[in-house]
Amino acid sequence: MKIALIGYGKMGKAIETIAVAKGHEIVHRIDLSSQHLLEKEELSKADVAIEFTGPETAYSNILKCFAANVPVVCGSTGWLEHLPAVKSLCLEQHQGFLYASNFSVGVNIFFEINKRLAELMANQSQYEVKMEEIHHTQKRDAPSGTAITLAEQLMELVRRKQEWVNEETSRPEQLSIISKREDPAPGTHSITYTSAIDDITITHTAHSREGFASGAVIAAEWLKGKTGIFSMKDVLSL
Ligand SMILES: NC(=O)C1=CN([C@@H]2O[C@H](COP(=O)(O)OP(=O)(O)OC[C@H]3O[C@@H](n4cnc5c(N)ncnc54)[C@H](OP(=O)(O)O)[C@@H]3O)[C@@H](O)[C@H]2O)C=CC1
Ligand SMILES: O=C(O)C1=N[C@H](C(=O)O)C[C@H](O)C1
Repeated sequence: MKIALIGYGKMGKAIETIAVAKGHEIVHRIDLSSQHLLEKEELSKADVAIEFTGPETAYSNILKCFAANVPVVCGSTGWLEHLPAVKSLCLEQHQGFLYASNFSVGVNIFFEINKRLAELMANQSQYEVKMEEIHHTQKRDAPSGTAITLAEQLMELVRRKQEWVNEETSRPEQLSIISKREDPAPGTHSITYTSAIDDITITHTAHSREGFASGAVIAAEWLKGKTGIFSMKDVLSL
């Protein structure tokens, strides 16, 4: 499979290592200095694009992939205000798009555990709940995309929480997400339910970027040749 890597930083390089080891060809490595490769003629040499740049650039990069008719796997976080527009354009233009706030198999299983625990806690109002995420100091967005996914899943089921806030809060309808930045943390997410009697905490700790990168390659292999809007749930059949 021919892959265009849009974003050749920490994630782009980790994805390249895994993709090449699996026999794929990297036809473009695009960073800020090689923006001309985002032109239609260049991008269309790829079977799939994998986009890991950042909050400010993901939206326009996705549109460039659509213009080149190249299905795109997007891992950039912090740009979700544009997600509804991307989804409608994807359907209108018959393109292929797969977004995940976290591509690791472990976190996608953790998402399912989070939903089940939230379901069990839905009517247990003696439990207060809060979340914490820890990442490296180069991370540009807070809270993490994964933490936002976890919070949205939780609030869907635990109706006493109506909005998340990225700080400590004493308002019962708010869900606190605390963000910590320390090196080298690749990504840790915890959800803690606390009552006067006991605490229950679930935690996922990434030991490296390998899980995110291998998940992105698996997603790209799966997306090749497809049109529509997909998630890791589709890829992993969860
Ligand atoms: N969904 C998931 O599983 C994961 C998501 N992420 C997310 O992925 C994103 C990237 O993370 P990471 O690799 O750590 O970040 P880095 O800062 O290490 O890399 C970002 C790369 O994007 C390049 N870039 C910036 N602007 C553009 C642009 N307009 N066009 C093309 N390339 C551009 C940068 O180029 P230059 O070097 O020239 O500045 C750099 O190579 C973040 O949003 C992060 O949150 C991270 C890990 C897992
Ligand atoms: O920026 C990162 O590094 C990560 N970003 C993703 C997020 O915002 O959730 C996924 C992972 O936690 C690493």
